[in-house]
Amino acid sequence: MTIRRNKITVVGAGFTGATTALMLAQKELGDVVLVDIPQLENPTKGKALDMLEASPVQGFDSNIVGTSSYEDAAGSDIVIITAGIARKPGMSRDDLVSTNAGIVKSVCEQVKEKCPNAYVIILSNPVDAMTYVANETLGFPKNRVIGQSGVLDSARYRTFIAQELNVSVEDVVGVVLGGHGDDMVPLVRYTSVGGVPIEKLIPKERIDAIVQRTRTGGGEIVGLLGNGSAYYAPAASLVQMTEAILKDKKRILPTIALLQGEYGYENLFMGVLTVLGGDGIEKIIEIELTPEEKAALDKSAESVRNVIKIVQG
Ligand SMILES: NC(=O)C1=CN([C@@H]2O[C@H](COP(=O)(O)OP(=O)(O)OC[C@H]3O[C@@H](n4cnc5c(N)ncnc54)[C@H](O)[C@@H]3O)[C@@H](O)[C@H]2O)C=CC1
Ligand SMILES: O=C([O-])CC(=O)C(=O)O
Repeated sequence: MTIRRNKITVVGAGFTGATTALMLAQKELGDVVLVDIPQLENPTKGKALDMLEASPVQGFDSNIVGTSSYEDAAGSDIVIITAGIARKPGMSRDDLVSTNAGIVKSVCEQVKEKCPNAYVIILSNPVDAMTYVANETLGFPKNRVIGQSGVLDSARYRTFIAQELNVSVEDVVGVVLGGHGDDMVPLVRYTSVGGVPIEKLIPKERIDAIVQRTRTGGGEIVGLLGNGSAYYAPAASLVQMTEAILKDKKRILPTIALLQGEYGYENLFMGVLTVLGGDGIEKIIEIELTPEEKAALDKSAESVRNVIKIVQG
């Protein structure tokens, strides 16, 4: 038997896709295929070649190719979908729904045909609804259709807490559940620093400010960039999820999963705590919530449902 490298396809070679491709290669998680539309074939090839030419300097042996043909993606172990338009200042993620639903559907038709065994991770926004669209188009088992929101939202939350206390980000444990919108739910009661609950370390009004900044964290970056949205932390989040699957790490990470009764939600894609390992979403972890936390999650679920209704037509 010959052992082969993992094959990871990243669809969309824009800010998030290109950054993800480079980070995947730097970690040698597999060979990377970067796919964009035919009109952008040469720039996509150019980006991939430029990244590959960094490999002797940085010392990684992952191959990276740019293409507009899904033939090159055939048989991928993981497919990451970043294709679509990004918001600009003044827009909400939900404003992208109609355009990106069409793009995600067309991408998933190709993925279904060429990568029937892949674990598919969706980034395109509004991501809860786009994960629904991907699932409808792919028809894959639910453990193989995974949306990215919570790793990023929790990373922002953890960053702000570490800044507040002037401590290592590595010692901050905190999780954000719910939809990837301004009513997402950072779980203060389950947040700790070095094992100490943050409510014992940070005054309530500062915690409230951190929660609010987390909820609007994507918009904060959009406002600063002026012409697009975040990509370094989103790419890092996609890489962590990919690593969890390819190395069967069984990480406990918040991901967008199909809920079928968990938390009382039926047939809803939304961010919850999951075990992410060699078989994708191996388990949904349902945690006990206070009535206030559950009400906040219900509100977020309602927002997600309303966007999914738009794509259902
Ligand atoms: N879920 C999350 O946490 C996050 C989601 N996003 C979303 O990810 C998406 C991508 O963001 P960026 O990379 O910054 O945008 P971008 O505009 O830099 O790149 C998007 C790329 O997708 C390509 N594309 C469009 N249609 C395609 C198709 N049919 N097939 C293949 N490629 C296609 C475009 O040509 C472009 O290169 C946006 O929808 C954005 O809102 C971004 C950050 C975080
Ligand atoms: O804010 C956006 O449009 C992109 C995104 O989802 C994020 O950075 O959280």
